[in-house]
Amino acid sequence: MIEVKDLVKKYGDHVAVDHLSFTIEKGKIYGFLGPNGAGKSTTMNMITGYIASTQGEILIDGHNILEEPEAAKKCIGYLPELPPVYQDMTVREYLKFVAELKSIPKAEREKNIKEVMSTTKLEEVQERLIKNLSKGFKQRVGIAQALLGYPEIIILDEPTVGLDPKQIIEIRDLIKSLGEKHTVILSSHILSEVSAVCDHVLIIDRGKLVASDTPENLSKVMEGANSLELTVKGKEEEIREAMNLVENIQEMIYHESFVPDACDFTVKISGEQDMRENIFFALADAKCPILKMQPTNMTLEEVFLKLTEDDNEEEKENAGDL
Ligand SMILES: Nc1ncnc2c1ncn2[C@@H]1O[C@H](COP(=O)(O)OP(=O)(O)OP(=O)(O)O)[C@@H](O)[C@H]1O
Repeated sequence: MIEVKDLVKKYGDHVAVDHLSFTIEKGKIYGFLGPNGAGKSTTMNMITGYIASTQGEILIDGHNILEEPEAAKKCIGYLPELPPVYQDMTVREYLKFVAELKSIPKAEREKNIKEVMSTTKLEEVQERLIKNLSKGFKQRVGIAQALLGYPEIIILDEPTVGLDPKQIIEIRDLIKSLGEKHTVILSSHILSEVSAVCDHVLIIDRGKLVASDTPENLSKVMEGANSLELTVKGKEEEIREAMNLVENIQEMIYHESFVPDACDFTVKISGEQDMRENIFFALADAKCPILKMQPTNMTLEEVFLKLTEDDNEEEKENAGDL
């Protein structure tokens, strides 16, 4: 659906997007995740044809955004970070105006406006001036205008910024429902948002792609290398003694347990081996029943920090070489 090949954007000497390549497949919700200044908006502005790239190629449904901008742009509905919404128009007037701008044939305009108002639940406020709407509703107007013209791809730049928690939930639900009919790309610096809404995450840091996977796989891949969380009935010394007999235990971190007469541990295992059976038998022999044993997965937040930290360290090392 979208192919981004070796994309570079320079602002003077500053490289905002640094040899970025990725593919967006049809029918999924993609999260474009990165800290402020990572290059998300710049990339989206290039995909949507708002700005030109310094180098590289973007194909939208086979159309090169620079060579066939009209055909490419027809496939995309865009909600920029600062949507150009005219405050002194009513919702309906504004949508009519955008429908004209998008050259939607006159006969189809009314039907299309009705449909997008229904999808974004704007019918009740259609005669209100946009300036009198809440931020959540204004954002819906922004999404509604992106939906006009039946684009297959919807691109939303930081769609929940500045909204209150209730509005955030409503907009997220709306985005999820858009995913049923469209390919959606949303940028965000909020990890919980991306893991709640997206099927696939692209993590970008200082203009570079540092990871691309499902939220679940990203957590799994980084699965605290190999570690387990345990709640075991018994005394700390007894449990430690039993665990000493299990091979490959690198570290045991003791936590106070809320369960009476039990201990909580995080057990770090060296290598990839699954040691759960050995742990089970060692603790059973010591008559210390396991009440809980589960692998610890990193949260997306930890994955993100780890990926961007590694990058920092690499950079520091390189700086040291100079
Ligand atoms: N028009 C411009 N001229 C010069 N530098 C720019 C311009 N636009 C963006 N930049 C720089 O390029 C880098 C990437 O900016 P960009 O806005 O794409 O990041 P972002 O990931 O969208 O962050 P944010 O969430 O803060 O918008 C930043 O260092 C920014 O300062």
